[in-house]
Amino acid sequence: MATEAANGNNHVVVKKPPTPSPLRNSKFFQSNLRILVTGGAGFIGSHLVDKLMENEKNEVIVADNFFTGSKDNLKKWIGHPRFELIRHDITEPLLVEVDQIYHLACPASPIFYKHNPVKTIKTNVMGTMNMLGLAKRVGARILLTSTSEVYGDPLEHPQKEEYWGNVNPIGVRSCYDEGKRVAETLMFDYHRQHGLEIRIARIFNTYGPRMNIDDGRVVSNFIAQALRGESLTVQAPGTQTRSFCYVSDMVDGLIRLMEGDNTGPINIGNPGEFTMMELAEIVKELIKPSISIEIVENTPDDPRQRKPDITKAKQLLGWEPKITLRQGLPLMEEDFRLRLGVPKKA
Ligand SMILES: NC(=O)c1ccc[n+]([C@@H]2O[C@H](COP(=O)([O-])OP(=O)(O)OC[C@H]3O[C@@H](n4cnc5c(N)ncnc54)[C@H](O)[C@@H]3O)[C@@H](O)[C@H]2O)c1
Ligand SMILES: O=C(O)[C@H]1O[C@H](OP(=O)(O)OP(=O)(O)OC[C@H]2O[C@@H](n3ccc(=O)[nH]c3=O)[C@H](O)[C@@H]2O)[C@H](O)[C@@H](O)[C@@H]1O
Repeated sequence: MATEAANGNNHVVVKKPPTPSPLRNSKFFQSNLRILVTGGAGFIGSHLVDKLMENEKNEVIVADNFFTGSKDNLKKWIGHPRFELIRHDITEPLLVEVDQIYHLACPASPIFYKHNPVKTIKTNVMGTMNMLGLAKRVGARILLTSTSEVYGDPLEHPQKEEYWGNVNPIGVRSCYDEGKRVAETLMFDYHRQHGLEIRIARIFNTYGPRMNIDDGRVVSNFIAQALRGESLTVQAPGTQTRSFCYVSDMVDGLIRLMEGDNTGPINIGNPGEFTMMELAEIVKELIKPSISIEIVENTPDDPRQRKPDITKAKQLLGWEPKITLRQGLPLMEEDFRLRLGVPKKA
């Protein structure tokens, strides 16, 4: 029975989880575990699929509307007998028999979620309701990839899971920040009211190969700019901080959370904190020392600081990140060089 790690109240859920579908034991299902990954064609999702597919007892289904993801991220699995890809928008219901749901579908880059804020909040609210309804129907355990943005522009630093946040309810980021907060609320309400098995990860800034090259996030922007010989655009003031987790560490944390027995929310991120100016200097040193750095205008409500307290992840999941920023950036540079056709430096 899951125990709630949130806010320190470790009370055991009173209601039993819904009885799994009798189909689960049907002779038609050869694999032992059927896993749905919403948003599996995206950056983190496709790396998660790679890891899940390594286990021959797993059958993976991806549902994705390709708003920001790409089939290209999954090309090695298309046609594989234990893999299925469905073009589906989760704001519409989906009926599939599964045992676990990794619910990642949501545009993550601020540029994309600000491009269509109504669609973003629909995905977070209606999409999460549809996935919770599916989980209840088939008795599946469901994991939500929430975000450090639920802390908003945090007044507590580093951020612990007990911190309720400092979020603008009507700003240009609210479709994402409040959308994810509502998604967390829905997860806990289905858990308390229907006994659903839930897991909530609060993901902090994650980077690595397969990020969209022009999706506007800082690590992908700086690496693409350096490789293209463009100046690095540090958005003012440049002293704002982020903490960057390499994607393989992130995937390991998500799987440990799903397989563990804590509901979360649990912060998953790398506590290595850097200012945007420090990040720019590291990318400059790594890729092109001659490149210039320019300070450009920022966007409203940009959080000034962000660093996860990962005590819970360490204690409850036995997880902590292994790859430092200086180890991870070259791996991402190699991927971007390949995709941009920029040869390795002599
Ligand atoms: N990457 C990060 O730094 C970060 C940080 C915190 C939280 N997260 C969360 O992790 C998840 C994955 O993030 P990512 O960086 O891989 O982003 P991404 O944009 O690469 O992937 C999101 C995927 O969801 C799909 N999608 C979006 N809306 C959909 C809809 N309505 N129906 C079906 N599919 C839809 C997209 O096409 C894409 O494939 C997201 O939920 C995001 O909020 C990411
Ligand atoms: O980790 C998180 O929870 C969040 O991290 C990122 O959100 P954000 O931190 O705003 O990501 P970026 O767009 O990469 O911005 C990070 C910082 O870099 C700055 N930045 C961005 C882009 C750029 O070219 N230059 C630059 O200085 C921004 O102003 C901001 O201060 C992701 O985009 C969110 O999906 C995610 O939920």
